[in-house]
Amino acid sequence: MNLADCSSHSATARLLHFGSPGAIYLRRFVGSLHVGRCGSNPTHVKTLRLRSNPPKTLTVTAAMASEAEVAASAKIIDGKMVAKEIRDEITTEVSRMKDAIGVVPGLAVMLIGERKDSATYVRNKKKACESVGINSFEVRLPEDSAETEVLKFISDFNDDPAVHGILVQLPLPKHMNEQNILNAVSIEKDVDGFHPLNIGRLAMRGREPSFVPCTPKGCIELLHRYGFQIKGKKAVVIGRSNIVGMPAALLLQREDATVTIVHSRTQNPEQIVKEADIVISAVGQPDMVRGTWLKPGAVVIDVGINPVEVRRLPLVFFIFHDHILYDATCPRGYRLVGDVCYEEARKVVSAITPVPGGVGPMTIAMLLSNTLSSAKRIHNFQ
Ligand SMILES: NC(=O)C1=CN([C@@H]2O[C@H](COP(=O)(O)OP(=O)(O)OC[C@H]3O[C@@H](n4cnc5c(N)ncnc54)[C@H](OP(=O)(O)O)[C@@H]3O)[C@@H](O)[C@H]2O)C=CC1
Ligand SMILES: Nc1nc(=O)c2c([nH]1)NC[C@@H]1CN(c3ccc(C(=O)N[C@@H](CCC(=O)O)C(=O)O)cc3)C=[N+]21
Repeated sequence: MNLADCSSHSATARLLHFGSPGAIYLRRFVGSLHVGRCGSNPTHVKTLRLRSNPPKTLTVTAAMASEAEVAASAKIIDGKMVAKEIRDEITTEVSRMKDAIGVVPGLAVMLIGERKDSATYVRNKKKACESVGINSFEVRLPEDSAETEVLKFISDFNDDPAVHGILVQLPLPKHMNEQNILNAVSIEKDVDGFHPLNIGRLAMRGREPSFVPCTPKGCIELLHRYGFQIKGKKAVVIGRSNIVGMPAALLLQREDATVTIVHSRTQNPEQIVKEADIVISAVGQPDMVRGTWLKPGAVVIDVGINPVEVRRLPLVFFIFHDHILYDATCPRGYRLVGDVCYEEARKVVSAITPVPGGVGPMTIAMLLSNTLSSAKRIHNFQ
């Protein structure tokens, strides 16, 4: 039985919630069981082989994965760790700048509406700023605010010398025109890199954008820091959104990869992906990319962040079923998975980013990096 079965998420129906996190309890189970710990670094995915009549209750912690098991699978590209390294570098630079010229970089973040996921991201960005010594300025507006109100705040931030970066959290409420709003951000403070002039420069040879969008930049930074060669490689980007897929493809091309873009109208995507030495997936479909789609030895950067419900089952099911399983590590009632079926992919590829703990933390680290660069450029500080 494989609880990380990518052919369907119905397997999650067997997961039950209780209170205390960090442990998985099994009873009267025979066979091979793959248990992925929710929210954990998947290097710790554990394969258990139990005989019949095992101890009545067995407690397994994720930290028990053996060295041999870890060595048998792909290298884990640890975005969380690299992001921490980058934040440490930024902390040093922020304090050097403050000591030398008395300037502290500042990031303004605007959140319009009440989306819970957006509120969490904005909170995380604020925390990350604090952790490196960057000032953050937050504006929250109700869902039904007028576009002119948003534009007024952007204009004020454009003129504010304490603000070096401006981020308007996406998606915006439906009645707002995203283009108008992104165009209003001064190109010198566009730390998201979403201004059309920045994207245009990214697409042109011999031109340099002021800022590169954070998520694609984070993907490339991971490839660089892990020493994977990009030049001359075949790369496939799955997804062509303005904020991830398209700029990721442009960046790979600037790094001299030969790039193919796969999107929702692409025929035989699996055949195209199978050719790739490097795959960047930014689709938003849980476990869409199967192990069979991937070239052995490929490097996979999984941008997708997809919440998958971990269903709570009625107590009666819990009592009468023979295989009792309890995943106490998903207190939110869902877990996050990528676009790539991690369990299948890790047996085929040479390296892969986990979800969570892969590209997500890098996105925030790149936002801090862009804000620091902006402050340095505005104040001509090397
Ligand atoms: N880790 C991070 O920091 C970030 C993660 N994300 C995550 O990345 C994922 C993508 O985000 P985003 O780019 O904003 O999403 P969008 O919905 O804007 O774009 C999705 C893209 O995927 C393509 N697509 C959809 N279905 C398929 C399919 N079946 N086969 C091939 N291509 C398909 C679409 O094609 P088409 O153009 O034809 O419609 C589109 O280009 C999401 O899970 C999101 O949560 C996003 C931002 C940052
Ligand atoms: N103007 C704008 N800029 C963005 O960069 C932007 C945006 N709007 N709208 C939404 C997307 C999404 N995005 C993420 C950032 C960090 C994580 C992240 O840190 N994820 C953690 C998990 C977080 C969790 O547990 O919920 C991880 O993958 O480990 C995820 C997603 C930025 N986006």
